[in-house]
This record gives sequence, C-alpha cells and structure tokens, in this order.
Amino acid sequence: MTQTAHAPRFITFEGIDGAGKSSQIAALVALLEARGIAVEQTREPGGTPLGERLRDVLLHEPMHLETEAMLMFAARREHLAARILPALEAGRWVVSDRFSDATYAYQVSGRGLAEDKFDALERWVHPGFQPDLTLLFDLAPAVAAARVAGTGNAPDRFERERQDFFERVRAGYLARAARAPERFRVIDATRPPEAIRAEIEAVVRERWFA
Ligand SMILES: Nc1ncnc2c1ncn2[C@@H]1O[C@H](COP(=O)(O)OP(=O)(O)O)[C@@H](O)[C@H]1O
Ligand SMILES: Cc1cn([C@H]2C[C@H](O)[C@@H](COP(=O)(O)OP(=O)(O)O)O2)c(=O)[nH]c1=O
Repeated sequence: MTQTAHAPRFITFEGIDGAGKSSQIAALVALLEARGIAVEQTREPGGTPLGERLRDVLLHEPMHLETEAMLMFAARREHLAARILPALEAGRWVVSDRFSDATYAYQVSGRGLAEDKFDALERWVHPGFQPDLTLLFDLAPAVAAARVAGTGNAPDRFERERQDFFERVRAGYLARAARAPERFRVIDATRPPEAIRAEIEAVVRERWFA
C-alpha cells in the first residue's frame, strides 16, 4: 500500500454539462500524484461495473423522475461500498466527476424532484458523509452548450435538455454551494483552462499543503 503523509481526501467536481470538468480532473490527479499521493479517479453515475451499467440506462433510457433519482442513488450506494470508502480507508485520495450535489442540481432543481425525497435518499445512502472539497464549475448554459456542440459527440438524454433546464440546474448548484460554503469552491469556468488549473492547484495547496 502506498503511504501518504496526508489524511486521504474526497474531492468532487460539479457543474452543468460542458463546464470543462474533464481535463481539470486529469490535471488535479496528476498534481496529487506528483506529490506521491495515491489517487483513485472515478465518476458518477458509474465508477463500478454495476454503476457503469446503470449509467448506460440513466443516460439513454427515458424513465420516471423518481426512478431516475433512485437509480442515481443506487449507483452511488454501490460506488461508496465498492470504491470510495475502501479507497479512503486504504489511504488513497478519491477524485470523482460528480456526486450527490449533481442529484440535487439535476433531479431536484432541474426536474422538480421533491426536496424531502432527495434528503431521505441522501440520509439513507451516506448519512453524515460529504466530500471534503467540491469544485463547482460555474458558467452560463449558452457557453456550456456551445462547448458540448463543439465536441461533435452525440448528446445524451441530459445534454439534449433545453437551456432553461440548465439555468435551473445552475441555480440549484449555486444554492447548494451557498448552504455549505466551507465545502464548496465556486470556479468561474468561463476562464481559460490554464487559469482554472492554477486556481484549483492553489485551493488544494492552501487547504492541505500549506
Ligand atoms: N476553460 C475552457 N475554455 C474553453 N473551452 C473549454 C474549457 N474547458 C474545457 N473546454 C472544452 O469544452 C468541451 C467540454 O469540456 P469537458 O471537460 O468535456 O466538460 P465536462 O466534463 O464538464 O462536461 C471540450 O471540448 C473542452 O475542450
Ligand atoms: C451523478 C449525476 C449525474 N447526472 C447527469 C449529469 C450529466 O448530464 C450526466 C452524466 O454526467 P457526466 O459524466 O458529467 O457526463 P459527461 O462526461 O458526458 O459530461 O448525468 C444527474 O442528472 N444526476 C446525478 O446524480
């Protein structure tokens, strides 16, 4: 097992589709590994063999909103049991592309899932457990949509949503960040990748390597 000088941390990346999380996740993982830290890079929905099968269904199959929310949390339950918690217990850091804040933003704010049902699922699946740091990539949906279109990839069920949906998702993320300011860092995602990378490096350095 790789020994690290620091308590293992759980870091999540959030934001609307096309915010620019993917390349920044790779940069953060490289930064941590350069410090000799063992890192597990993962994503939601997904991160386990079962979770990846659920992801495929979630991204492509139309379904009832509550089915969608419960499947997100089912995949998350498996992810915690099989991947996130064992890694943290073994001393490895975990960097995940999305976690429960995404269910709050997309299913509650975006689609209108009752907030008490979200709260119940969150309490059930990870009572008292939250990421140590959540990097929220914030930008206008029109800018994000232009980026998604620019990739040339076929859009999934979420990426095909209209801009007003992403306005609600964005507002949901910001509301959740305002309720847990010590956990969240809101990143202005309209800036060039290099500026964002430098900000993330500074945040992690300040928190854990100062
Ligand atoms: N800071 C940025 N400025 C401009 N374009 C970006 C930036 N970050 C990423 N992109 C581009 O936007 C698209 C979506 O980025 P991606 O990292 O896949 O977003 P996400 O993972 O958040 O959906 C990609 O084509 C990527 O090259
Ligand atoms: C984790 C999670 C994701 N999602 C959505 C957001 C994204 O549109 C989609 C998949 O996320 P993501 O992996 O970020 O997609 P991509 O890499 O193609 O940008 O799932 C939810 O609606 N609720 C959730 O709880």
